[in-house]
Amino acid sequence: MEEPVLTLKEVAVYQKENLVLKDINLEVMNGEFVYLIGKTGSGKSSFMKTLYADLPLKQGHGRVVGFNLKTMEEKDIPYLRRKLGVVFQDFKLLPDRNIQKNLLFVLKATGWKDPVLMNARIEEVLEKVGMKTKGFKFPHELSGGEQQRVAIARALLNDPELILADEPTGNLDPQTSVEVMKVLQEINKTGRTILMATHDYALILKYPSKTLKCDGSKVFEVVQKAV
Ligand SMILES: Nc1ncnc2c1ncn2[C@@H]1O[C@H](COP(=O)(O)OP(=O)(O)OP(=O)(O)O)[C@@H](O)[C@H]1O
Repeated sequence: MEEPVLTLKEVAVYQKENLVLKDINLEVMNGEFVYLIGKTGSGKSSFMKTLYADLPLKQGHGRVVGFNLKTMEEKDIPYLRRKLGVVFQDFKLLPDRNIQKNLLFVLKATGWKDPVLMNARIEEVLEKVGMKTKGFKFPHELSGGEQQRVAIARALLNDPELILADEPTGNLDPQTSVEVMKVLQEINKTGRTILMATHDYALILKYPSKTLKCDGSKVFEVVQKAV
């Protein structure tokens, strides 16, 4: 049987010594689109950070894209991150260089060497998010929605098995949020697995999918109408 992209068993999430979430049991299979909802401070970001090893897994068993979160070492973290695409609310593009160079920076940092292959890959991911003609622009010359599309392109560079998107539409107006969501939906249709933290119930209603909720230190699946 196919291994889940993500498996958590009896996981607890901590911020330093403070318990944020506990008793998390969860499997995400290849190709799923899963929302993570919950009030401000309920632990969505801490949950995501545990998955990309920004917070250590202190309790329970966690496996993400083939990596054991409990036993992996500091030196393994870059290899885990290469198999994940992470998208943040505030885009996190480098302000001092254009889009093409932002993406080139990531490719070089993850071991790519051949300039022809690197340029071809950059074109490919920018095309996927509808930004092929904007490679020469600097981040500040793009709208929020365009910057987020570039951030999604950046997340796709190394063909990740799982995309973790933490409030990717949190800084965008409703119409732009829908445009960014369409890009994520397209990417999911090509077989990629996406876990997206959001407060945006309008988006969930428009694009219904499996939904997990963080509440009272727990994470549980909710049915759509109860959202
Ligand atoms: N760096 C940190 N150090 C200590 N405690 C933290 C840190 N970051 C978050 N927390 C605490 O962990 C809890 C969960 O916060 P988290 O940011 O994961 O929630 P969230 O659901 O993502 O909220 P939001 O929707 O506002 O981003 C909160 O009580 C918060 O105060």
